[in-house]
Amino acid sequence: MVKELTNTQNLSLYERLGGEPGVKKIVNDVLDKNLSNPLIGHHFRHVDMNKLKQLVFEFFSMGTGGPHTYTGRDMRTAHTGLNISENDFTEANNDTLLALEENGVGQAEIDEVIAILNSLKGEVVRL
Ligand code: HEM
Repeated sequence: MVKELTNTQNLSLYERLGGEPGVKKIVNDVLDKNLSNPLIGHHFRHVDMNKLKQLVFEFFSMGTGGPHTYTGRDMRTAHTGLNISENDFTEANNDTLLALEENGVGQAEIDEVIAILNSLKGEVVRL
């Protein structure tokens, strides 16, 4: 059967977010916002942001159907001892929401990304 070029139903979330350039741009924007966010920026002050951007990109590529392998630590290990509160988590999600909107991502994809983030909350908050 011939596939319609305009049919986006079978595309992975990774592809619908714009593939490598799209996801990279979104991840970089989110982390820039996190760093300059007065409520949560302190968490990132001593972090190598270029390395973190690369790891978060790999993580998201792997989790959304992209071709990359995540080379970082598991979520629980990476966030243990960072003292991330529920409010910090909400604030980070707000930065993500804003970055997605600014990059023209559609509502369906926004909902999927936020659902993925929320599913990981227990491995990030109050550890
Ligand atoms: C579901 C939401 C989140 C995801 C998917 C996520 C993802 C990641 C990933 C992939 C890493 C790299 C792990 C590594 O260094 O091996 C990381 C590290 C880090 N995350 Fe998150 N993160 C989330 C939420 C948060 C929140 C809410 C904060 C703070 C407000 C935060 C702060 C950090 C910091 C500071 C590091 C660097 C730790 C270090 O270098 O030792 N993360 N995160």
